[in-house]
Amino acid sequence: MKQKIAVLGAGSWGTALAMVLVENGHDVTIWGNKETQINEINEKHTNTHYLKEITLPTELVATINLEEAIKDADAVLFVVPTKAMRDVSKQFNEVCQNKPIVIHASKGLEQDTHKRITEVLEEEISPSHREAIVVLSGPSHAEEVAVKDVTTITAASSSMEAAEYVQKLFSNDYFRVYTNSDVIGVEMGAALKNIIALGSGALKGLGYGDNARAAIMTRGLAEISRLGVAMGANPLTFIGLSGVGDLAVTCASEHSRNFRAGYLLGKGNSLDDVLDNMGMIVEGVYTTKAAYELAQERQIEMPITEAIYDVIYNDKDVSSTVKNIMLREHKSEQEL
Ligand SMILES: NC(=O)C1=CN([C@@H]2O[C@H](COP(=O)(O)OP(=O)(O)OC[C@H]3O[C@@H](n4cnc5c(N)ncnc54)[C@H](OP(=O)(O)O)[C@@H]3O)[C@@H](O)[C@H]2O)C=CC1
Ligand SMILES: O=C(CO)COP(=O)(O)O
Repeated sequence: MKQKIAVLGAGSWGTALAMVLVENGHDVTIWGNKETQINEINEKHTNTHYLKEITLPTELVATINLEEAIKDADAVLFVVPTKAMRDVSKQFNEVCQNKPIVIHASKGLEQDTHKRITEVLEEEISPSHREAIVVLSGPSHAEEVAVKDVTTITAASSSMEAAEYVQKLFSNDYFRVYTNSDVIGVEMGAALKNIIALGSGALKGLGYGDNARAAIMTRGLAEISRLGVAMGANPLTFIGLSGVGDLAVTCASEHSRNFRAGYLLGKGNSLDDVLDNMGMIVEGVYTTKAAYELAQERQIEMPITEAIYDVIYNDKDVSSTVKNIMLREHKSEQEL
């Protein structure tokens, strides 16, 4: 049945997901905070800064008016960067007049509180303005979804009914959605893989090859799982789409902003220059700090995250950081 859906966040991922929803016959409004960009979407049917060379469907309507975007929506998809999530959900709560299904497709942990996005949404949106919350996450670059490349993804929720609703909303012959009940595992895998992708990019920038990439992905997965399980995740989730699947796509793709940022750091660029030139969110930079602090609090060993934290926040040299991590005390692969 045709649904009315608001997409909050007019960046790369919000736009690509809105395109999937329009393709599936839904009535979709995308909300953003820049008038020029909103006019571009409505008048030229492009969103050039975020999705180059893509023509958007003419049915996709954009607005800067949040109240108008969410009016009578059956579902609202939050897809702004993690650092904007609390503010946008507060704004939503103030103007919402009904009770939609809340979906989010962002990947990160909140600075300072170290909270998952679902926790932020639960805190800021009154239960009278939301049905169940569903996380949409998995290996999915916006650039590929926008050209209808085959993609698989997970819809996770404590409500299986809501997860199945989202599965039905988005699924088609190029976008296949699985359900999952492990919200913590899905959100932790999604957030933490960006840190490892920064490291994978840095190794490439330094000139290391495929062995190094396999090493960081495998040992990265080990530490993602350690922290995730400590936070209450099911370990099996980390071998699924939002675990190894998203880790693989982000650590090995030039589409990934996290991989590209790491690559430029490995090439000797400063973090400020890298972020200034990216023009899009690099979530891993912020999640590194949150995960580092969380790991310290919980006494979880995360050597790759610690190394990346040192490079980003303590100005440590990337090349010697790699050597130091290789020369750590020897251990068994089976150690938890
Ligand atoms: N791109 C991808 O392939 C994928 C991204 N994701 C995740 O989706 C989330 C969003 O990423 P993505 O779309 O790529 O990011 P982009 O950087 O492409 O776009 C983010 C958008 O959010 C807007 N925004 C930022 N702050 C606010 C705010 N306070 N109010 C309203 N709008 C705001 C930005 O506007 P402005 O330009 O003005 O800052 C921009 O339009 C991230 O967590 C990312 O990890 C997940 C899967 C795939
Ligand atoms: O999450 C993503 C793919 O699944 C996108 O990764 P980046 O944010 O690194 O581009």
